Amino acid sequence: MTTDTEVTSSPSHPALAGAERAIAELQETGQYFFQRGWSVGTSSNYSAVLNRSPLQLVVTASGMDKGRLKPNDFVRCNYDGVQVDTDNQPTTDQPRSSAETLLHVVLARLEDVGSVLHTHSVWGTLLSDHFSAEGGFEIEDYEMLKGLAGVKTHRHVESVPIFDNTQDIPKLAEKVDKRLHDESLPPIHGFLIRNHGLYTWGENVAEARRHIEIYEFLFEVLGRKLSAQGKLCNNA
Ligand SMILES: CSC[C@@H](O)[C@@H](O)C(=O)COP(=O)(O)O
Ligand SMILES: [Zn+2]
Repeated sequence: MTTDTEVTSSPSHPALAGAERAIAELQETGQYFFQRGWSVGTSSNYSAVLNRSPLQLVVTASGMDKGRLKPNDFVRCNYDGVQVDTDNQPTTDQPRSSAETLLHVVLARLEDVGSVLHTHSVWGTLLSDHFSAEGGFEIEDYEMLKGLAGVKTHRHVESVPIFDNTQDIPKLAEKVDKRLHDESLPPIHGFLIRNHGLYTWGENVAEARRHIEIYEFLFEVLGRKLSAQGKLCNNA
């Protein structure tokens, strides 16, 4: 039994306390996403920003069961995606970080991004196959769009870019980075990778998680609608 003044296993450094909290939130998110069928078979990866300058984030280690993440299934990375220790020094003394770490890094570099979440849902995968990778698609006229940060009306038109899938993650990260900074295109809250999955982000884990819920809801609505019309993935 503990008392108010007794501190058990609490980290002495504030950054460590932040890491513990972020890891606990991401563990819980993984359990929830696994149960929803959005992060099965070790798919998905999650991150949270621990420190902005210099940038340090905690990312899921590669190949872990996202429904049963343990505190040691997370690693720290810096601005370049290099694995670092608590003092921001490069280290190899951790499991290998997610194969898609660089995608987290390009998003986490944006000032208002505190967490990045990636899921592999059935509906997201089907839509990424249905729509052409060049143009992506738009979602409009749904009340649930208001769950995306800053969106005030169902009249909002949200662009969902689709990037071709590849195992060349540095190249994909470069393309994503370019899209994020292209001011001639509408701002986005997330994107799909073709036949692969969804990336979205938020100012913290709670907001990124809400964005996953909103996208997955809207993808299912669009997917079911197209399917009922006999159109889904019937592009011949
Ligand atoms: C079912 S494997 C899926 C992976 O290839 C990848 O896309 C993924 O989301 C998880 O990779 P990871 O390296 O564990 O972060
Ligand atoms: Zn993936």
